[in-house]
Amino acid sequence: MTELNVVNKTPQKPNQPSKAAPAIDMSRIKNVFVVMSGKGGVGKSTVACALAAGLAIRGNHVGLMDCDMHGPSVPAIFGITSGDLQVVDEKMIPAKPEPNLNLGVISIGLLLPDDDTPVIWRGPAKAGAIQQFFTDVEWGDLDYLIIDLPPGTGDEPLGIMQLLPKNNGAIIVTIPQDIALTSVRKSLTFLQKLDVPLTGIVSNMDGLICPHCDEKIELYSSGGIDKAAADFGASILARLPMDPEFSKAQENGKMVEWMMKESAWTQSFQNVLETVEKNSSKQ
Ligand SMILES: Nc1ncnc2c1ncn2[C@@H]1O[C@H](COP(=O)(O)OP(=O)(O)OP(=O)(O)O)[C@@H](O)[C@H]1O
Repeated sequence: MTELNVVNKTPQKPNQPSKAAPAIDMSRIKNVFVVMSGKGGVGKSTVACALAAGLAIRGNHVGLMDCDMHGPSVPAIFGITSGDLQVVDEKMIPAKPEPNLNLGVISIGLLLPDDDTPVIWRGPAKAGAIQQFFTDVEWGDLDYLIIDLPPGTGDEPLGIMQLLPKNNGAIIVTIPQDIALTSVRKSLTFLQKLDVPLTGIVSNMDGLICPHCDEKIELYSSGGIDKAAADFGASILARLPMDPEFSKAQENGKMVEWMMKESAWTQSFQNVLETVEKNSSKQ
């Protein structure tokens, strides 16, 4: 089948999608949400993983597609490796993080022989790989497919958005610092141009929880995020604190366990989960 060669799990260059590439079949996927950010390193993958785990904890069947080809951090956040990826009847079965829920994960990181191997493909080849994440993966029946987009508003996120026959909405992740907010405004315009509904903005690393006294320390003094949200009629779904314990949990691949625990972070995240569920179809 596929030049992605999932049987050997070797990331050979995939087919480039031809203009006549078949439309992606999403008939068994009820809802699709994309998670994006204007720039890298602000917590986009963190939020995508927390969203997928949180929805699965709430009893949903969830798939998470990590489309970040150059910095696929999703496998590490969930503590999964290429050994967790099965191939049955020439289809990849998404890896299941522990503790076991109805949650399956696909990432280019699960197809690379080791963490030091970069993906050196041009845009069309990357788009071909993403297409294969739909055609060559057995997702099963999903309540939610969460897509972790590459950062920015360039060719890669654009190409992926244009592949999707269904998109309930986008969540934009940022840090509340003026330097990051310029790119948030670009992301908001990008969504308007593509006619993709905005679910809301998540302000991450919004203050630091002191590990000694549990007090919140403000890190950035910008009010720019509120202004950007007001200008675009967007709502801020959550202001998530920076939490060293959370960072540790991610380094140890314990995202699901973290989401099961009560904390200021998980409490702030509840509104993201509730808003996504409100913007969803049950059919
Ligand atoms: N609220 C938080 N508290 C503590 N650590 C955090 C928090 N959010 C993110 N991090 C840490 O910050 C780092 C960057 O996060 P993440 O990988 O999610 O960013 P990203 O926007 O997806 O980056 P990229 O687009 O470059 O892949 C990670 O090491 C993650 O563990």
